[in-house]
Amino acid sequence: MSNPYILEKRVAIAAVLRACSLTSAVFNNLVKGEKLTKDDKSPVTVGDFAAQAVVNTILAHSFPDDPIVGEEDSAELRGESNSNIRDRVVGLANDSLTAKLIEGEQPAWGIGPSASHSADDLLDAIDRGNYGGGRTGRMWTLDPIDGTKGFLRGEQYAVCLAFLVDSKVQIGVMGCPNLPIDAANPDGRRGCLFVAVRGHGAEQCSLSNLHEHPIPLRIPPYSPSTFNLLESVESAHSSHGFNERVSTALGITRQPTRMDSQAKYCALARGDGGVYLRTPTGVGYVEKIWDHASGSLLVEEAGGVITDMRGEPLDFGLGRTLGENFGVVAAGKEGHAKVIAAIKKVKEEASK
Ligand SMILES: Nc1ncnc2c1ncn2[C@@H]1O[C@H](COP(=O)(O)O)[C@@H](O)[C@H]1OP(=O)(O)O
Ligand SMILES: [Mg+2]
Ligand SMILES: [Mg+2]
Ligand SMILES: [Mg+2]
Repeated sequence: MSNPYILEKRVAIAAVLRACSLTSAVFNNLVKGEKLTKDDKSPVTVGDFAAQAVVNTILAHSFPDDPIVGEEDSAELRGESNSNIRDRVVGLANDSLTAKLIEGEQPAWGIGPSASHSADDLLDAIDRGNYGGGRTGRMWTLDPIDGTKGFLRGEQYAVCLAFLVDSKVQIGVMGCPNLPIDAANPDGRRGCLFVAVRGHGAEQCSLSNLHEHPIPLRIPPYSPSTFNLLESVESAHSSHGFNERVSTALGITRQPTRMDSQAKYCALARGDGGVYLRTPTGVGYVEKIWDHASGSLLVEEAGGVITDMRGEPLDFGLGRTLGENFGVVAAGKEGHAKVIAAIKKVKEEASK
């Protein structure tokens, strides 16, 4: 069957590419004072706000009735005390939206030299991301910069956009501006785009040239000599201690690969590491759908399995969060079964 969501895929790719150019420009030139701290103490930069404004503006042009679950909102930008940050966000978003069209892009998508927007329009665009989520209908979910702490540290981050119908992810697009194109050559060229379409596979290509070496993604069969853990850099996001016990139970000798953001799902999908393991740290953090929607489809379309640590599927139909979900395990089929068994064993030992 052909992909029924061709336009959604094309527009999503255009939106993520523009957002990646924007975030890369901020990454290379982040000025002190261009970030805020949110109520949950997490950082947000001008790059997060502007990238959400750009993606939501583009989605609104092609799909005006589609709701969006986006991470950021504009409340902090509307006050006079943050007018410098607001001006910078507006400037960055307009620079991105008005950049010249590249092959495949259409002016009707709200982009190109005449697509300048007012500050109010761009703040409203950010707030199009305030949808509460739900079980039925079309919807998008966006993390304009996933792994903001990695972004600020100068490491990995990802622009993540997913399109869902009846709470099932149909398209996942992720841009990883700092990820090496070839994992075997970590000092080589960087900047990858990952695209997954349900029932139509997953592929990686270069962010700078979509026609350059598109690689179909397939998680390789389980191999004890190469299998290792992909985990968060931040120990507050995923328990390194529990993960280490799981690793030991699996007889893994390789060190875990620590990486920020959904770039971990991308690494997994191209066979660079064995299992994405995200273990709750016990502080009651509830996972958000924008942190896993696009990555989950990428893993599935690369032949892998994604569940929580009990083996339950992730449910993207519960609202803005994954609700009662408990951690995340994503791996190839055989590796996934082994990790779920090891988690059970570690938990049983801990309860003795
Ligand atoms: N306390 C927390 N526990 C788990 N994840 C968190 C927590 N705080 C923020 N996050 C989100 O976890 C993701 C990063 O995970 P990782 O550490 O694996 O890269 C980010 O989406 C980050 O949000 P953000 O998008 O703002 O960076
Ligand atoms: Mg954040
Ligand atoms: Mg995130
Ligand atoms: Mg984010």
